[in-house]
Amino acid sequence: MDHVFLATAYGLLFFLSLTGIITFWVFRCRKPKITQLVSTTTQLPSITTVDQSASFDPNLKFSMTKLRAATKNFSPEFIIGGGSFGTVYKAQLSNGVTVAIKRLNPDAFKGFREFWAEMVTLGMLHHPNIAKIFGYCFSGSDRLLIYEFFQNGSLDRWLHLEQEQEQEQEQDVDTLTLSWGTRIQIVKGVASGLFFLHSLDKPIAHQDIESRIVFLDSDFQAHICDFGHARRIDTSTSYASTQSAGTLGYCYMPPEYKAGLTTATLEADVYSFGILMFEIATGKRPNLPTLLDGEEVGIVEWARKMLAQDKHMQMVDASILTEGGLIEAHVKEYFEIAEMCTSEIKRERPTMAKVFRLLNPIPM
Ligand SMILES: Nc1ncnc2c1ncn2[C@@H]1O[C@H](COP(=O)(O)OP(=O)(O)OP(=O)(O)O)[C@@H](O)[C@H]1O
Repeated sequence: MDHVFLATAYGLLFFLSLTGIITFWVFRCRKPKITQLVSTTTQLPSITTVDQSASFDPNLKFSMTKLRAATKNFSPEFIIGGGSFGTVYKAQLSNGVTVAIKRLNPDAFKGFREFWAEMVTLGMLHHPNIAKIFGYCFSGSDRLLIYEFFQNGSLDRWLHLEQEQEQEQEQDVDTLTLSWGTRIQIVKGVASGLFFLHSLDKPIAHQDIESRIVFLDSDFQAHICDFGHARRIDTSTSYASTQSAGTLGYCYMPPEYKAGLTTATLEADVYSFGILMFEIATGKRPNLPTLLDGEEVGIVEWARKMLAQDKHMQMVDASILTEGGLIEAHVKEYFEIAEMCTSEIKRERPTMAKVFRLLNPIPM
């Protein structure tokens, strides 16, 4: 009898241990959930998970159901724009916060890379001139990124589109013109955001600096968006270990990229920033040639020749020249900084720390 009892007890013990070991391994080997993936690989701060959604802001919670409700099931009336990766909707959350929802195309392979890159980079960064990402949502093939909403939209619209439309309609252009002071404020904001990115322990090259990715809030403060192509720079080599996506608009692209360099560098951001400075102050589209002495030239060549002839005041956007009160010394200083940033030689370009310092004395 004792033998029977002992055999049963050992059998039960063996069975329970085996079940325990199997259960342990099944759980250990299961694919990590999205939320685990995010928190273990990027150590994002205070992520609250709701199903397959996450919020980087403890005060905001998202779910696909809530976002569908806020956009009446992504009705066209909520669309505010579209890019190569998807459609952007404006929505008001139940707590009153207005957000921009980027719904990535389900079939865009690049969209998935962009989704992760953008989320993990932006989710960790906190700076007044870097756009906030509030969170994300997954549902089947639906991928949503939730950003703070910028009332005044993108800078390129203010510099080019709105004015062109107004001119076509022969309306009062002045109402849509950015003043010199506002332009300086925008330039300083972008410089501050880039300086922040470049001075992190592991610096980040944004890789896509242009007027299209600068968004303006209700006070015309600049916010850098679109981190889909951003790369961490290896400080020992001064470039990113992964290849640059090479997606910069051609006119913002430094000469070394045009010559075939494919690694992301901070100097490339500085070059693009210099082009942006020219664009902001002159109102010229950097992708269009300018006629100079009967010859069509690019924006950098045009600017260099004009500056060499001390024609800096003639470079300023005609719509702000009428403002009056523009101080010539400041205009000159401004263009000289832009010229330094767009140096053909990479190592001659200033760091963003220096650019930020040089811009400081120019009043807004
Ligand atoms: N946070 C935001 N606040 C206000 N409007 C926005 C916001 N994000 C996007 N938009 C609007 O949606 C448009 C499209 O933005 P999106 O970033 O998807 O595309 P893009 O940058 O123009 O193109 P691509 O995705 O090809 O780089 C913008 O031009 C802007 O009008």
